[in-house]
Amino acid sequence: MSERAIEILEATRRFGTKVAVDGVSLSIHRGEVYGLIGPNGAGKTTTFSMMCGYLRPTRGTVRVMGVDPFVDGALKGKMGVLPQDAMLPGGWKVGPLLMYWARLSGLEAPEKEARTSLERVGLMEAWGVDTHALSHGMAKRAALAQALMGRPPLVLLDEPTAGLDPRIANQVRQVIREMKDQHTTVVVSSHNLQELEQLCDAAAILDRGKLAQAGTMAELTAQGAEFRVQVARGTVIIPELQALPGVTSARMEGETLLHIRFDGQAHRPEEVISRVVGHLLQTGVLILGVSQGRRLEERVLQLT
Ligand SMILES: Nc1ncnc2c1ncn2[C@@H]1O[C@H](COP(=O)(O)OP(=O)(O)OP(=O)(O)O)[C@@H](O)[C@H]1O
Repeated sequence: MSERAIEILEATRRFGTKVAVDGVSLSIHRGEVYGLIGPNGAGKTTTFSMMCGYLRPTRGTVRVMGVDPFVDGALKGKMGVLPQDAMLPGGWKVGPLLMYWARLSGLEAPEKEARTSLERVGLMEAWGVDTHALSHGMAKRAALAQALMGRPPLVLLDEPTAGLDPRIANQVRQVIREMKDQHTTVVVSSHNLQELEQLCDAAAILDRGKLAQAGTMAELTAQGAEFRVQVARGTVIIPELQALPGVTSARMEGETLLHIRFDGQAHRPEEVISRVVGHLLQTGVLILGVSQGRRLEERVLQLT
């Protein structure tokens, strides 16, 4: 069995003359929570649709759970999908609709699956409610419940928390964490970078159809190679810090934030942080805090 849940190789997708995704390669390990990041129009939903087997790449290959996603039925029982702006059909009550979908998916106990999934997303009260009478947040959770039925080993969620109130969004994040604990592979596309930073093991940053960067969250946030020191009082002597072993650059960001980069291959972060903090204290500088790496948001804002 392939260790990769998803493998995309040199995938390009055109819509007429528009190149929505341009030569993107990425691979997602089984059991990982993986983020798809990028500004509007970056190609996230197109990439997502290729992973689901909804859209064929114009060029390149996509393999999902070791199979070709474009072969009919190849992914049956292996994948759950929450599409962007999922619309529920009218004329149904939520519970019976989920049971109908469970039956279509060939699940053995449709009612039990439907009830369990609705419970997981905290929406049992909607069992007998008309789909048209649901609020946006409720409809989204009902669609999420559909994606979770049968506990597929791979779940793809396109903007699962967009438009949800903070409490419900938190509940959805909790569902994603539970899936991770059960070794489900989860792919999440979101504009909420703080959320992705908390949830994901790894991510791909797309920009204008191309892959800008892919890697573990630690790599994307450079956690191994830089940190910041919040200075409360005192004079920071930059040349002395630059001369410390392992430090490759030291500079002030504004009046009170000292930014240090170091050689993360040869030196462990705790060594360099202790050395820099020790030096600052010896020279009479008082410190408020130390934070490692950069925010994912900073990395994405660096896209030109
Ligand atoms: N069916 C289509 N026909 C024509 N162009 C399309 C189609 N689908 C997507 N595009 C274009 O491809 C590009 C990538 O779109 P996509 O929806 O994948 O981006 P996205 O990163 O998901 O954006 P957003 O964050 O706004 O949802 C955009 O320029 C979009 O206009």
